[in-house]
Amino acid sequence: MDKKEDFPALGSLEKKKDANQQSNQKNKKKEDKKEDEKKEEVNTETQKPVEEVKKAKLKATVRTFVPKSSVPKEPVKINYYIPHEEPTLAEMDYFPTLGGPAPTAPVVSDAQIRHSEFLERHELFKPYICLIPKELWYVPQEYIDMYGFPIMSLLPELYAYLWNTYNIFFTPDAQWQTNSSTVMSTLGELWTHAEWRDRIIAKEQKEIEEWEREMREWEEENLEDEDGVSIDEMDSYGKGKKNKKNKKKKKDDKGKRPPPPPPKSLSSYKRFEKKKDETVVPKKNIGFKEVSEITFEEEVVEVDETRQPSSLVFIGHVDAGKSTICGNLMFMTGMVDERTTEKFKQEAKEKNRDSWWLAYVMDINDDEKSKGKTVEVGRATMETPTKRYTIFDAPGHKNYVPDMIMGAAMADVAALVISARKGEFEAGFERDGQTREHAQLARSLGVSKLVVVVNKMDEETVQWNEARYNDIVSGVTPFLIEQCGYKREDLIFIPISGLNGQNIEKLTPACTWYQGPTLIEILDNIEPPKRNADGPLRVPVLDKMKDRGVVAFGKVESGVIKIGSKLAVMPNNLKCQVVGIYNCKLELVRYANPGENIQIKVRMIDDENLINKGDVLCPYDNLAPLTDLFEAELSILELLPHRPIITPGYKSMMHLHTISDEIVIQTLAGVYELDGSGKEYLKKNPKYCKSGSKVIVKISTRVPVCLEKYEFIEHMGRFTLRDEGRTIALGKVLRYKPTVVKKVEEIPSNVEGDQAKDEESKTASFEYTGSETTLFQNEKKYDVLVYDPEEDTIVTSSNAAEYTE
Ligand SMILES: Nc1nc2c(ncn2[C@@H]2O[C@H](COP(=O)(O)OP(=O)(O)OP(=O)(O)O)[C@@H](O)[C@H]2O)c(=O)[nH]1
Repeated sequence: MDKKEDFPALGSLEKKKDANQQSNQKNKKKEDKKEDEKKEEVNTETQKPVEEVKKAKLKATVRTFVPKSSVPKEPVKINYYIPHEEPTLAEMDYFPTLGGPAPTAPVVSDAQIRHSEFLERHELFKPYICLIPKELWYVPQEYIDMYGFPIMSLLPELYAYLWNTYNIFFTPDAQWQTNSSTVMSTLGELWTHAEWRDRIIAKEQKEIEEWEREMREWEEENLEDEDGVSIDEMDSYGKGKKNKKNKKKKKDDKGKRPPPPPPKSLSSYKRFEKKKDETVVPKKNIGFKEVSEITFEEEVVEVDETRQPSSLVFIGHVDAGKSTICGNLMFMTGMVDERTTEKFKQEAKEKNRDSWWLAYVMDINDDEKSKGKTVEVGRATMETPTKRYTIFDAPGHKNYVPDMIMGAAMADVAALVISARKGEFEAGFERDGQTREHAQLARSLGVSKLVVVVNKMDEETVQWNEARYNDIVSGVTPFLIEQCGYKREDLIFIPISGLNGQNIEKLTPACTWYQGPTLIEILDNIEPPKRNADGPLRVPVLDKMKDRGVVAFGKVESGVIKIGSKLAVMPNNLKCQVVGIYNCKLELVRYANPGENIQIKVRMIDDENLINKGDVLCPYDNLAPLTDLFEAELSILELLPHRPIITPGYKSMMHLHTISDEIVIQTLAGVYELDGSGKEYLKKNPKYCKSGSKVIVKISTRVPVCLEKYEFIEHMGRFTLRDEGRTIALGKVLRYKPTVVKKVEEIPSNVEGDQAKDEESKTASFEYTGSETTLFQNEKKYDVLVYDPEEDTIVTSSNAAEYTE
């Protein structure tokens, strides 16, 4: 068989291959000869059938493409997945199956893109979109025998080409090897694509013929004239009643049977097409209502689309004046009325703390707390002509850093409050002062813009002294840029007096040397980070309460949440439906855009303890990924003096969106180092890492957690590690090993009320694989996750394979 004729795409491969071939030609010839001789001997000795000898020869031919001398330094991973069943010709177009750099670039189909997006999202592999034309695939018979269905693979020529050019190859058990004997064993028994194709064509042809025959029979039975005589019978009509009677009897026996279903080869292609619709109209009936069936207890308010939502957190050392500034902001923007102001003033006076009345404004949520709302961070709202702010007043004391982290996790913009008062700035900026830690944490939690508010400028020891202000600015700037990672242009400085309200709304004549914008102007001018309204809905839960139904608090990180949205609470995969959305002013609205801090009232969950901080609300048919093992880039800050290095097994607390839990660093995959010319490179498998280094690590969590890749949804892919109350590292999730969630079984639509709930609680439980301690003892024991294109989900995990290269 002439391969070039059969597989035109090989032409270009052949050319490139020639160079390699020539250099090794002599050796190869010798080898071939030896190999052939060997095979001949075996043949005469064992009297093996000619077929087997042929295959052995093919093996030998393949070997000639593999240079024995070159052992690749770093094998490159080619990725593939296993088709769910024997593909038809039509389906073959749908299987990207193999990815990898290839010299030819055929058209990539929508389905291939969809699949690769799916695979990437679920971290099955980083897809090199399939550039390999299907003519270059083959199916090894041994795979068919082993799995009972074929696994598509590469033609040996392409295999050899990839090996020669890119040092790429793979083996049947999905472990990537670096020696040529493994390649040889993989190539083993093989079918060419043409043989494979012929076989399928013959099989499908047979199926279609069979179906056509059945169809003809069925039509004969059903196509009758008005007298109940079939078309075929027309010829013999009138020749004798017996015939007609017999025919009638036959028809009665069979009844009206349905037409025979078309063979898979005709329907399978359509099956993929149909899938698109199915994702829009969920087929499961698990107790969701139509939106029109949802009734409201309060008046629904139109969503304010004229003002951008913005979340602002005030951070900084204890007593820097955060609450006072927040209070004054609320007061100045008219959020607190006269009566309330008087009340707070009176209260502060009674406690002999006159100057604290503004700070009391932030305790406005006190009575909410008594109702059961337990958001530890002070929360308020304020409006300017262009923005709607949710303000978080984070506690400054170091014992409350986890609460501060919660506040910062919800915020887009942070205002770092620094007291200019003599001694206070210095105390806050010391090693253990919260100015440093808060600034670092805010950065790691996704706050990219930092307004540095130099407060208490009115104070006796300062008196609007420009030199003092400049000292503070030049003191903190290098730290913020070098150690926290802010860019110079993301830092905005302003001198104010939170107590007197100077420079907050209007510039004060007491400070003629500052002519920049006021604090409110600065805040209004900050562009909120871009969030993806078209992305999958993700709302990390900050808190919950029961108020005539279960209510969850959270910020929409991606997507749009609507009344009627059918959700799942992950990781428990509990189904629920949105019946109320309350904006930051606690008004009932129909929907909330990404970036909004909201309260979500749900039905179908009656016990508020089933929703917890750290859970994620997501569409029930597009679940947030769940994992207990992920790979991350860590920027190590300063490690503890008595634990000065990180090695595998290092335990610490992780803060990721609203999750706080213990993690273990399982492996150090690489550390970034500088080479002689000052260029950064990744040194693989370091034994340990120190303060100040940037490393790639694998991290395991105690229980599966919901997260996203940093590049997919930033706010759900960045985290902080803390040890003994000190922040030791900032991290970004690069990829994760998905944990398989059990599919929710269908509840029959006729099951109603309590029975439906019982059914739901039975079926809503989740199940995950992994988490076994053995997982980490042998790195190669990670599960292979198999993608089911029919369900658009990962259906099982089996076999052994590494998930990272
Ligand atoms: N002179 C002067 N005093 C201020 C100013 N801002 C705040 N204070 C005082 O500083 C003290 C602490 O203020 P808070 O607003 O409670 O400080 P905080 O940062 O919220 O404190 P924590 O919440 O405990 O971290 C209070 O006595 C305030 O009156 C200011 O601009 N000038």
